[in-house]
Amino acid sequence: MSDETARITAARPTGQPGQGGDQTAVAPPPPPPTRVVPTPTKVVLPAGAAGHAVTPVGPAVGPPSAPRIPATGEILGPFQLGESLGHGGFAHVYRAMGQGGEVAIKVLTNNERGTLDRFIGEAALLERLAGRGFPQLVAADLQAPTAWFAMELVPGPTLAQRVAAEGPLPVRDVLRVAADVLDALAVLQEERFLHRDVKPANIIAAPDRYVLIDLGIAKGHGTTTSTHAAGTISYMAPELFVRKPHARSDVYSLGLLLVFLATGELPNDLNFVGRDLTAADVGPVDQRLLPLVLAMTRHQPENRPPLHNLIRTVAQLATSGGLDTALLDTALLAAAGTTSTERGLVTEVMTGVGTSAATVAPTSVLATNPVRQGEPITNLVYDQQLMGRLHQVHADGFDGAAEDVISVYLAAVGPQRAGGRAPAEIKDYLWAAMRWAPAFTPEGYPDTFEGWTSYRQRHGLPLPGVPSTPVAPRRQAGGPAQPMPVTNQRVTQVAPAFRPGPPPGTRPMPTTAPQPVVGTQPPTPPLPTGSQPRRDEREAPAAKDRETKDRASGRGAGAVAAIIGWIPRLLLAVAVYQLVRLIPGFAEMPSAAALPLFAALGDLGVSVLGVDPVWTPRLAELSIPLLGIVTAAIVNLVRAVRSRRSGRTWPFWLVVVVWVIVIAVQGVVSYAQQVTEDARVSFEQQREQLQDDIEQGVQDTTEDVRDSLWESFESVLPWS
Ligand SMILES: Nc1ncnc2c1ncn2[C@@H]1O[C@H](COP(=O)(O)OP(=O)(O)OP(=O)(O)O)[C@@H](O)[C@H]1O
Repeated sequence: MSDETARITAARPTGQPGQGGDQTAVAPPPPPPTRVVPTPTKVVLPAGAAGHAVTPVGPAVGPPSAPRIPATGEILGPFQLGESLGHGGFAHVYRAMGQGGEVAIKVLTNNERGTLDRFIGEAALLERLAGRGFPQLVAADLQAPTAWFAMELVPGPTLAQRVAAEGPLPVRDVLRVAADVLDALAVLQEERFLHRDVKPANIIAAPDRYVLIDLGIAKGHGTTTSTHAAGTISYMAPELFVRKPHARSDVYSLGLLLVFLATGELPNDLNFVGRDLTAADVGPVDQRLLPLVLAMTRHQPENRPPLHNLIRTVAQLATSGGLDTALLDTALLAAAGTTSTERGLVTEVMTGVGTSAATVAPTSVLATNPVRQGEPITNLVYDQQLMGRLHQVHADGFDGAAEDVISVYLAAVGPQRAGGRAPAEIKDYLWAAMRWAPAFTPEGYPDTFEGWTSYRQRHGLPLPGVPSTPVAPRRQAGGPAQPMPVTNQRVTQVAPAFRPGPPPGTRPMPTTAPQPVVGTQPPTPPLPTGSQPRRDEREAPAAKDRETKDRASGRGAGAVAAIIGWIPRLLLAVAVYQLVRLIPGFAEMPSAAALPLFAALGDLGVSVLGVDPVWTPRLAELSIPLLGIVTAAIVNLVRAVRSRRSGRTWPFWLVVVVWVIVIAVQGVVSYAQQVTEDARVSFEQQREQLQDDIEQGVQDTTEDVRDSLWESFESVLPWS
């Protein structure tokens, strides 16, 4: 750490011992406790600390080589440590007494690389926030061998403790939590930061307000990058699993937090479902809160409402204490464009060790060789495809299938992702990281991959691709870690269970569609009976029924849609055929307009338009493209609505233009033909008339001449 970074000074009362390795030495007793709100002491933070652009820790001035956890009674700066209030992966928090009264002191107890930077960043951010929604920073000594900072002591249990003690909170309290945390997040956003660890244990329920704590992994624009994501997995927004933080990632976590507060539990791994949540997913959340919660937990971050809309929504819901949903402006819960404040937020991969190995309790397998921060397998928790599959295995109750799933995954993506760890170790690491308790296997099935596939087959659930043989021997608990034999595995499957994808952090791998299993399967055991079914199991038959019905009705609707979809194409073919007939020399081809449907439409046209019946064949011809354009418009409209592609209208307009051209050509040519025909007929009639007239004239004249000659003869004849 540079001098600059290290120059964090706390007001150190004269006469008090400095901070050093002798902190356990007897210290003068602190002043008598006074119950006051601590007066903020001027804290000078290192230049750049607030932006987290801090110098890496150097060996000379870094924390001691082994993390030291101070004991109650020790003196840190002007404070004497009291009881421990709690601790996380890298720090311990104590109640402490100073001259100004009680404070909470956070002490860095982890000396892994980067933790001091993070700690300094947290203190710096707290100072910038100046108590707005967060505890006020009081003093700090980040240069001390045991770095610490003191902050306002917020009295009260955390929300995790309160729900554990009292159960679900009333709706009114849930809304108050929402309001306070949203305000705090808005302040954080103004400072261009995300919290990224909104969870019940990080909110203290003070008598008069709810205070967000733990800015340890909050990150802002311009922070350094690393290979780690962070956050508590259960509440983590889906995009954080692929390290694509979004300005609305905290909104997602808060949405799940509200579910927890309203119901007293958070259903397993909601953030793995890969879609928007439904009322059925979140459990018995009060109807008045439901729209809010579902909007906040939308899968795509840009579909979640921004903070200021949520603040107004919560205020509306809580108006006059009436929780009147009728007052709710639902437009506020719709997706809204990115605000300028949001645009200034985090855009890059972030640092943090929130879910690193350090926070994962070692299991029996890992106890002898704990996972270290930065090992490749620590990235696997962010692989949604692998974790989605493992979640499926775990939710079904077949933890024993996990190793095979992991082996297949590694065979597909490359053994380097395992970093030399065996599937058993990876499984244990991931189970600990996810805080998954051992699952209960349904009765009658072995807790193996084969048992799992049998179970899924028996219940009509989709099956993933399957290795033909178990691919990796289980390690004995506590035994030495074996390098993974994945390269020698014989993996036979209908379709790869996992497609090799880009390394985590580049983009999420698309979920592989479940594939049918081929090959020999063990005989299907009977349905599990007797045991108390787990929630997943209870819901499985109903879900299966629903799925089957959905699939059947989907197939029927699909067939009808396919048939209807072909009608405009058929009509287009007929219309083109009719156009070809207009070319001289092709007119002898039979006209499709003579077909009963079109002939009837021709008759209809004549009667509707009130034109001469001579137009019937022309209108029948025109009815072909007209019918085509109408059906094409309907089909395209229905498709657009079904696929919600309302924004993409060009295919529709293209079809319309094609049909309009066909109709125009057909209409103009038909009209010209009809007019020509009329003229020809009229000319013919006139010609015939003229011919008749001429013939008649000749005949009349001949008769006249004959008659007059006859009369002349008669007059000159002697006997007349
Ligand atoms: N200002 C405060 N006032 C009262 N209690 C506090 C305060 N800050 C922290 N605590 C208590 O200390 C506990 C640990 O604090 P915090 O979460 O900040 O530690 P952490 O080491 O960062 O933990 P993690 O990162 O694993 O969540 C909290 O759960 C809370 O009970």
